[in-house]
Amino acid sequence: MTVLSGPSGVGKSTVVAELRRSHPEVWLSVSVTTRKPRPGETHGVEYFFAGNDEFDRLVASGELLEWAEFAGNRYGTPRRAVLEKLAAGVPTLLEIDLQGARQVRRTMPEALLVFLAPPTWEELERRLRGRGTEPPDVIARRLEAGRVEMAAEKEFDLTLVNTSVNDVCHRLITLLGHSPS
Ligand SMILES: Nc1ncnc2c1ncn2[C@@H]1O[C@H](COP(=O)(O)OP(=O)(O)OP(=O)(O)O)[C@@H](O)[C@H]1O
Ligand SMILES: Nc1nc2c(ncn2[C@@H]2O[C@H](COP(=O)(O)O)[C@@H](O)[C@H]2O)c(=O)[nH]1
Repeated sequence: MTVLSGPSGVGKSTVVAELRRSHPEVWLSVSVTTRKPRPGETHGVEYFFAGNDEFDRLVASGELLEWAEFAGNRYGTPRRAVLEKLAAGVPTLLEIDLQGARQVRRTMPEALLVFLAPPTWEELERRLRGRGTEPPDVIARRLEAGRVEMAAEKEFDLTLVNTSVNDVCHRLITLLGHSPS
């Protein structure tokens, strides 16, 4: 299993969307979140959108492999789907934040942890602001979390710099082919 993490705005979702398009044989876990959908996001595709009560229930019943609070919302990985894909030998990718990556490191030490880094901090800010999906206060919280994520890069098995989405996808596909499932 491969885990993709990195600061908000670096391009994780863009890379994952391109992988979905170009490599449908790779299975991308769909997380549950309490965040509201952005325009164009569809329940069951980018996320399963849930209320706080439903998220509480999933946590209490142990249905999440990992979960974290990020910039005011909660996010978690449904456990059963991941275990089923791994048991079937399907190449599996999780796109999650640093706190989630740390939990996976503890519970599934065989997973490959990949850090997606921006070419520069200024470019990260430009991408996050340019996406235009969050108000300024939320962007500030995400950048604050981004500083923490950048400082944790050394905890990952390797870093890919997202200068070109195609290049990153190419590298990830190679890694997925070689990481133990
Ligand atoms: N290689 C790239 N070059 C230029 N722009 C990029 C690149 N990759 C992604 N972007 C742009 O950067 C913005 C942020 O990308 P994206 O939403 O994929 O980031 P993310 O890491 O998933 O963020 P978050 O963690 O907040 O969900 C988007 O507008 C996207 O089009
Ligand atoms: N720990 C987890 N983090 C997750 C999961 N799904 C997504 N994420 C991360 O949350 C932030 C914000 O995402 P956004 O879609 O609101 O921009 C980002 O770092 C994602 O990688 C999850 O299941 N667990």
